[in-house]
Amino acid sequence: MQDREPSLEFRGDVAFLTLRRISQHNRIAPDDCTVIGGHLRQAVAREGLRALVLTGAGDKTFSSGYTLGAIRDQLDSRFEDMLDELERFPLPTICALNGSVYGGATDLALCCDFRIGVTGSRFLMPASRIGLHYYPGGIRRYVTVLGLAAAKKLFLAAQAIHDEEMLRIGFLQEVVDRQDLMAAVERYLEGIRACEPAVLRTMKADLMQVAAGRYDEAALRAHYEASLRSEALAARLETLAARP
Ligand SMILES: C/C=C/C(=O)SCCNC(=O)CCNC(=O)[C@H](O)C(C)(C)COP(=O)(O)OP(=O)(O)OC[C@H]1O[C@@H](n2cnc3c(N)ncnc32)[C@H](O)[C@@H]1OP(=O)(O)O
Repeated sequence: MQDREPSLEFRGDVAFLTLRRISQHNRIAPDDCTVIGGHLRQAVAREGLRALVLTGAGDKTFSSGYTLGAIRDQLDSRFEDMLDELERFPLPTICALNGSVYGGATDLALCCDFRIGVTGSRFLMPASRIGLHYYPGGIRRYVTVLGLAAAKKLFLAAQAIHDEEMLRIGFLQEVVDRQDLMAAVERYLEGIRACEPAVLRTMKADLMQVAAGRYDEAALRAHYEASLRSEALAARLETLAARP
């Protein structure tokens, strides 16, 4: 299959964003950041969408990170802006890691709400080895999602870790055999579909704000109180109450 820019495909109520540079382990090219940003905006505008799945083509690597030869001259705000946009995506996001993950692609995965990986895969954050001090958003995500101890190990020891450790530190929520990856994704999608869409939006936004340490208690309370008064809650409770 010919290498090309990341693709976006809608399957029912789910958007699939796929990295497609298989021969180069799905490296992220500078222009891919703009393409991914455009895909995210297209997905947000899609009526009835319930979730976004980010994955990679091929069966070896989710992504080998940013293009090594472009780091000195083209690692600009496009990369950080794209990551922040993915992190702020209003609907649930699932990263289906079809293989190993390196460098900036580890942060790309951290921008998603859920990460499901495959047995036998590895993770490497080589920034310090190559002399790159990480950008603020990446450091923040490592610490808030994985915790300081794990972030220190990954950034400061820069050693590869494997599937079991990825699971243990909370980088992955699940590890499955490769052939079961999309079935595992589907289980998450079923869970998401069973939830009230408006509540998922406000809950995700509030969780992100609390994690970032800049939340407004009154705004969180307003979301809670609005849901107590919502027709959706009343209808769902009525359905539950009517069960034998
Ligand atoms: C802020 C963000 C920072 C970052 O993201 S820094 C980048 C961090 N990533 C890495 O350090 C990983 C770099 N890649 C590798 O270490 C290896 O690759 C792999 C372990 C992923 C795979 O190794 P193997 O199976 O031996 O394949 P191969 O011959 O090294 O790669 C096949 C082709 O893919 C190109 N490639 C792979 N990753 C990148 C990359 N990140 N940027 C640019 N090219 C890449 C290679 O050069 C080569 O290319 P050709 O076939 O032309 O020789």
